Amino acid sequence: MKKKITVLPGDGIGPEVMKGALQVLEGVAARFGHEFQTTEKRFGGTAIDQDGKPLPDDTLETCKNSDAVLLGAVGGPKWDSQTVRPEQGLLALRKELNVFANLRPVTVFPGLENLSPLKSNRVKGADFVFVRELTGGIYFSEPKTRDEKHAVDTLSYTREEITRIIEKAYELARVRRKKVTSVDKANVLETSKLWREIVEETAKKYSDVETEHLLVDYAAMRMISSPSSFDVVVTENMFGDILSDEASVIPGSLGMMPSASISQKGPGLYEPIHGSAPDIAGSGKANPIGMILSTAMMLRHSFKLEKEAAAVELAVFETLQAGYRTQDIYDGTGNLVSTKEMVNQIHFRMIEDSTSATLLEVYV
Ligand SMILES: NC(=O)C1=CN([C@@H]2O[C@H](COP(=O)(O)OP(=O)(O)OC[C@H]3O[C@@H](n4cnc5c(N)ncnc54)[C@H](O)[C@@H]3O)[C@@H](O)[C@H]2O)C=CC1
Ligand SMILES: CC(C)CC(=O)C(=O)O
Ligand SMILES: [Mg+2]
Repeated sequence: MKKKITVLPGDGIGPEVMKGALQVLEGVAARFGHEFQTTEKRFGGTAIDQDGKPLPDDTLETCKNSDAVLLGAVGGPKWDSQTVRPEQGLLALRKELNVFANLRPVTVFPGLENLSPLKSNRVKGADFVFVRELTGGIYFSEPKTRDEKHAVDTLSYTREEITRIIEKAYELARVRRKKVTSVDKANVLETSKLWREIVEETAKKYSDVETEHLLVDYAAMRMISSPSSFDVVVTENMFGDILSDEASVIPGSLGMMPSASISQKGPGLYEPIHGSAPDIAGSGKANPIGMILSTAMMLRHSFKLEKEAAAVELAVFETLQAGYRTQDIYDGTGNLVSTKEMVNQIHFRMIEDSTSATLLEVYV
C-alpha cells in the first residue's frame, strides 16, 4: 500500500532542504520499488500570511490522516514581532500528534571526525541519542502570561508524562549499549526531583541497563569534553532543545542533525533539529543532510524500511567521504558545494546499488 506522507516545508531554508529530501525519497522509491504519496501543506509563517494561523485546520487534518509527516523548519524575522508566531504552530502540531518522544541521534561518521570543530580525538567514536520529552514542560505549561511589568512561564510535569519518556529511553538503551544518562536540575527544580525519582523507580525494572544522573550544567560540559561517554541521554523538553543544538558540533554542524518524534500510535514527525536559518535562506548554503537523515529516520521508524533507511545513510556517508562539503562544514579542503549539488551527490549515490559497501547502522 502507498505510504501517505504530509510534507510541511515551512519557512526560510525549510523549503530548500525539503526539496532535497524529496529528491532522495524519489531515489528510494525508484531503487527499491516503493510508492510514496506526498501531500504538501502550508505551515508556519507562510500559513500565517495566507491563512492567518501557523497550523491551518486542513494542514492538521492532513497530518493526522497520514502515515508520517516530514517538516522543514519554521520562523523568521518577518513574524518575530507578531503575537501569532510560526513556532506556535510547531508546538501545536507536536501536541496534536502527541509525539512525546523526540529522538535526536548524535553520530560521528567513522573517518569524518575532522568535520567537527572539536578535536578529532575527542569526538572519535561518539554515538549517542537524545530522548527528549517533547510535548510537556515549560514550552507548554500554564499559566503563561505577560503584562507590562511581569512575565510568567510555568514548568510543570505529571508523573505520567515523565514515566512514558523514561520508559522509552530504557527500551532504547536495551537495544543499544545499555546505558541511560538522565539529565535534570534536581538540586533546584521540583519537576527534576520528581523526574529523578521516576528514573530511579524505572531503573529497577531495567537492571541490565546502567543508569547515571547528571545535572544539566555539568552535562553540557561533559557532552563536549567526553562525548563518547554517552549512549542514551534522556531529558526534559527545554534541556533537550538546548543540549542537542550544543551537541551538533560533535558530528560537525547543526545542519547535519536529524530527528524523529514518535507517539504511542499515529504518524511520526520527522524534522532536522535546526531552525529556518534566515541568515542563509535563499543563498544555496543550507546543508540538506539533517533533513535527508530525518527522512531516513522516517523510513526506519514509521515504515520499518530498515534497508532503505541504511541506504540513505550510506549515501550521505559516501558523499562526505568523497569530500563534498556545504559551507557550514567546509574547512578549506574538499569540494565546496551548494545545497542543490550536495543533494545531487547524495541522490546519485542513493540510486547506485553499491552492494560492495557495508551498510552503516549508525542511526537508531
Ligand atoms: N524546528 C524549527 O522549526 C525551529 C525553528 N527555529 C526558528 O528559526 C529561526 C532562526 O533561529 P536561529 O536561532 O537562528 O536558529 P537556526 O537553527 O535557524 O540557525 C542557527 C545557525 O545555524 C545555521 N544553520 C541552521 N541550519 C543550517 C543548515 N541546514 N545548514 C547550514 N547552516 C545552518 C544558521 O545559518 C545560523 O547561523 C527563528 O525564527 C527560530 O524561532 C529555531 C529552531 C527550530
Ligand atoms: C519552537 C522550538 C521549541 C523549536 C526548537 O528549537 C526545537 O524543537 O528544537
Ligand atoms: Mg531547538
